[in-house]
Amino acid sequence: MAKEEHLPLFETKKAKGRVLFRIFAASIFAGICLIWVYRVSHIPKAGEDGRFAWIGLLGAEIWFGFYWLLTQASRWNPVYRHTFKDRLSQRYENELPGVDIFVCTADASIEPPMMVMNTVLSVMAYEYPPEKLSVYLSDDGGSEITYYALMEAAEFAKHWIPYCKKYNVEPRSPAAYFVSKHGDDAVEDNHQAKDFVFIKKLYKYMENKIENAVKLGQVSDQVRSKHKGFSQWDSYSSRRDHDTILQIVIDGRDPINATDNEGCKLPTLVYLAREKRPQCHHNFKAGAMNALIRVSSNISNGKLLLNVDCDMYSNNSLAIRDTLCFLMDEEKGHEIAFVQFPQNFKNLTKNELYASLRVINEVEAHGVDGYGGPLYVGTGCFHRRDTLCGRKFSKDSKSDMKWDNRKREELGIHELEENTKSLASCTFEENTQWGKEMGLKYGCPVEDIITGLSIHCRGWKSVYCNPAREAFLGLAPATLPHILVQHKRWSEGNFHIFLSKYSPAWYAYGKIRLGHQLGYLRYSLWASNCLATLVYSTLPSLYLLRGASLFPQMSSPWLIPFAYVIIGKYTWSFVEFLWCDGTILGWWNEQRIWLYQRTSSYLFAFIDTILFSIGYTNSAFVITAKVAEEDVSKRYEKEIMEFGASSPMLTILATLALLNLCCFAGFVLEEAIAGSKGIAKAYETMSLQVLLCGVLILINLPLYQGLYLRKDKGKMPSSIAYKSMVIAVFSCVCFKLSC
Ligand SMILES: O=c1ccn([C@@H]2O[C@H](COP(=O)(O)OP(=O)(O)O[C@H]3O[C@H](CO)[C@@H](O)[C@H](O)[C@H]3O)[C@@H](O)[C@H]2O)c(=O)[nH]1
Ligand SMILES: [Mn+2]
Repeated sequence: MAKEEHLPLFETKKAKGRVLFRIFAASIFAGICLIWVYRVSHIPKAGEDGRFAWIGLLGAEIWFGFYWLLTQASRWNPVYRHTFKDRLSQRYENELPGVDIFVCTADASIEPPMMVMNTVLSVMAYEYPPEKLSVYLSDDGGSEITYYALMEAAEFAKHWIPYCKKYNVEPRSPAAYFVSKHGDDAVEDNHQAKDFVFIKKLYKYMENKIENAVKLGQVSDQVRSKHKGFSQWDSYSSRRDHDTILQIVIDGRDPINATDNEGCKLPTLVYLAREKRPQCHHNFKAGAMNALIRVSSNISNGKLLLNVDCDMYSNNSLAIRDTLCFLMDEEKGHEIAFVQFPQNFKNLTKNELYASLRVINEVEAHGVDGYGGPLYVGTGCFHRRDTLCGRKFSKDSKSDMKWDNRKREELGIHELEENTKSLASCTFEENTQWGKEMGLKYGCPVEDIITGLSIHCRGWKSVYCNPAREAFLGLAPATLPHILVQHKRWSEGNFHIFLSKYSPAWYAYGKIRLGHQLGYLRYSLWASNCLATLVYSTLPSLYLLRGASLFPQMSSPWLIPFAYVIIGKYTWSFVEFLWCDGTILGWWNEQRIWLYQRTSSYLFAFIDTILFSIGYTNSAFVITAKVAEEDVSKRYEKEIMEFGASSPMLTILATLALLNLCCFAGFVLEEAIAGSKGIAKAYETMSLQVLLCGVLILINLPLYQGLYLRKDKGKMPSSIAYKSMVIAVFSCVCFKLSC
């Protein structure tokens, strides 16, 4: 038997059935090639009707085929990781490194302080030596209420952390824990039951105080006078114009104050609102992260950094240990720069009305992992401090994750706070590499992806860790406009990277493996899907009106490749979705959101990115709302689509839906007039087109309801109902008459 020291800390398994999948994929590709051949060889001659559409469809089919190849790259070689945490403890329990955890929040009105505190508490309670743990809250909203909430949370933590450790509870976000302990799962152990009642009471008490401050919109004078930290707001003029506010709320070095009510140590806890000035660009989350990296280096300087969004609480208290199994592995650990956990959501409805990242998390991320590692997605990700700060990979460097015992200069807490503040000032980064070669990169709406890409290009690998108990749970957008806006930011950011100097197509060439490059390109080119999708969801339907056939006839052998590709591809995606534990209706919903994103979010992202790259617009970061009004949440729970206010994106969706309806109606009317002979001819020549148009109508059903049938507040605004109707009917009539 191998000696204990030589056993690895993690193992990697390749997926089963890869060969079968590859044969299947190759056969689909053969079908796609035949479709291309058909399209090229059957183009109508100049002057014939349908030539224009034919060329459009050819372009779309070439694009879809190419994009389909990209998506196969992330299925070609999936790997699964498994960690051995007991080996880690046996070997390194006393040498575990310091961990600095960054929680980012930016707006107390759409990111409620109570939610943020639950995230903070959950990461403070990790199953990890508390003296090695530091939690930093970055508040880009510079809100007194968030600060106050953090003071209250620090008090509550003195009871919460020992409770978690004593009873080994999961999850360690108090709100989520109390919800999970309702009804059947209630606490049964008599002894624990007493503590449970007590801790719940304390939580409610804290919640009450914080909610009151939120309702009032400010902190009462009485509270203000109790904590001198509030004086830092005296010079505050607005959230875009204030000094650095920095407060070490719990100083882990302090033997007296940094202990919980059972006498055990507490993790360090820090509040930071970096300096903001109207004339200085703050670079959104990337700017916040870079300030955090510097500030933490002066206070705790942990070698491992964890970054979570303020809504992503820790749901698995062992995630740090999972991560260290990768980074401290003697053989492979030194190659790994970051460990990414999936972005899972807690608030999804059963059938995922607005889709989710299910397939990306369960299939594609494992696939990219096989080629060099998952993309950094901004939350639920552990980085080595030095690689995030720009270190290049070298084969000879050994993993240096062990706890550093060197004594640091011991400053008093006030001195430490004062000399750390300048690290978060607006001017600190002037003439430095921050935002370029150091820390997170600036100027891109997806700072995370571009930063991860540059780390991969410096020679590092990353690892995807997807344990059975989800490590992080966050909030997915709960209205259609929100998900569309979020995807606009994502697809815009990724397309922006494609056109930038860091393009995965050119810059990464030769620096990362081809499969990895393709994995990145699949996301970089998200936005470009809009054109092909628009072509496919309009032209075939419109040509129904003119009776021009754009697909093979029913008796033609060319029908076979079309049928094979359509049936094969959709059966695969359906089975894959169910395999990822999705529901049947969930898959249908995903197809719908796929269409909506491509025809609205991606279209606007595509246009904006082009405008940006020729210097017309600036990139922005629209923060996703994490709370909804009561009636909106109720409809969400019932899986009724929420449209809300009028917007150009919704107008496009409604117009396309109505256009297809008009085309279908027009076609049916004409066939009815033509009688049985007409119907037979239509069946022979137009079946695929009718099928496509019919599916588009079925998938758009919630839109028709929202436009004309619903009465509730979440329906489509009536202005859109009129506008889209006029545009759709007008286009159909013009199209029909112009032949
Ligand atoms: O100026 C800003 C803007 C945002 N944030 C924080 O960034 C996080 C993510 O913002 P959110 O609005 O929730 O965006 P999502 O689309 O949900 O975020 C995903 O996509 C982003 C990139 O587009 C990544 O930064 C995130 O980590 C990733 O979870 C939140 O905690 C915000 O508080 C800041 O700290 N400062
Ligand atoms: Mn979010």
